[in-house]
Amino acid sequence: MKLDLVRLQDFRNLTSVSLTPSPSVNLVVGQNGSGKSSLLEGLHFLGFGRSFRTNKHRNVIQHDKKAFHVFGQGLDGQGRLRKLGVSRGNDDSITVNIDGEHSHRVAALVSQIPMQIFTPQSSDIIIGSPSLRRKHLDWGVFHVEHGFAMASGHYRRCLSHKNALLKSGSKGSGWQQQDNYWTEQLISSGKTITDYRIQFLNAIQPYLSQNLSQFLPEFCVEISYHRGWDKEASLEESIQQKAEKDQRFGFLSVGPHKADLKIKADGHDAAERLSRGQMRMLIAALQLAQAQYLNSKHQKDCVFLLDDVGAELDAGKREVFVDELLACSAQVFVTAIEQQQVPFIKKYNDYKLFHVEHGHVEEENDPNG
Ligand SMILES: Nc1ncnc2c1ncn2[C@@H]1O[C@H](COP(=O)(O)OP(=O)(O)OP(=O)(O)O)[C@@H](O)[C@H]1O
Repeated sequence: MKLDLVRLQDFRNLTSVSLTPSPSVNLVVGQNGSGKSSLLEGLHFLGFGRSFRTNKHRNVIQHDKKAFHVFGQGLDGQGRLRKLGVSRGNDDSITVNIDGEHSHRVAALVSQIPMQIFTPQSSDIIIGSPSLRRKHLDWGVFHVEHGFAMASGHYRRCLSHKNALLKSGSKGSGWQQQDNYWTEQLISSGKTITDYRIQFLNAIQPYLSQNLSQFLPEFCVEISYHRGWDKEASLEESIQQKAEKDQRFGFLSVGPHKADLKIKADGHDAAERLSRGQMRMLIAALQLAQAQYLNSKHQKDCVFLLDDVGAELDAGKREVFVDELLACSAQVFVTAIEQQQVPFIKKYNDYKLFHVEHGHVEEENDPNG
């Protein structure tokens, strides 16, 4: 789904902003501190229900205001007009609005727009903890497999019961029975999650290989999935093998919550082998592969937020990335301090240019004029 109207209210320094974006590229320019990243952050709330800069949503609400509101509308894959909104208050409330219906279910909002964010911090996916890589993979799985959200939610519940039992330490009456029950449930949903993840990774591989040959031709990059338990054993066997140790430490040490993507460049850990810019190109290739797969096999258009794309990516690579995103029908929002950072943008006939100044956003009427 692409956005054709966006409104933000009391969101950081953006008091009241309304814009009608292009379905292809939108360039958002402005001085440091003008509000460019805040605009992307507002859009990010529509795609993820949270910020990409902070976990403290209260910091996002404009100083001295009680709540912020973000609204977006556009046509879905069936050509129906969809209206989405999210508000967060300084009393910790969250309200999601989908086509006029209020709820607190962020997952319902998040499923509407497959959105990706690309920032100078994107290389953290490679150098950071496995949870960042799992999140990255799960984003794509969530948007193509309807059963994934339910299986993940169930797995999380089972894991929390299992860990509570392991932590309790005592093996009083009924302990074993409860442990058997939650372990069985956990194994079942854990297998479902693992199958979905492996299927998805296999499905995007051809797109990924193609992108990598364009973005990082100098390296042989391999991405493989590690399930989170011993290669030679089933999940049941691994849980049994670790039972004593896990009871000592009070948590389950094996399962898909410990899965990881192993990323290698020329046979070595990519985090050690690649420069920052090369890591960002790898992430761009990975994000693009997901968008290409969603578009070609699931008829879903992604929204891409490229914050400060000038940092660490040379001009040629920026252009290829945006070209490829548009080729798979993504809607792109790019921030830059000056238009000259993305000179190639003028070649797209339907691009739009927005100037941000002290929290006000103005569209340039004839950006190619
Ligand atoms: N809760 C808030 N209420 C009001 N203003 C805020 C709030 N949080 C941050 N700001 C201000 O909003 C302004 C815009 O910040 P933003 O990060 O969007 O700027 P930017 O245009 O992306 O800048 P840069 O190019 O330096 O990254 C800053 O001046 C910041 O101090």
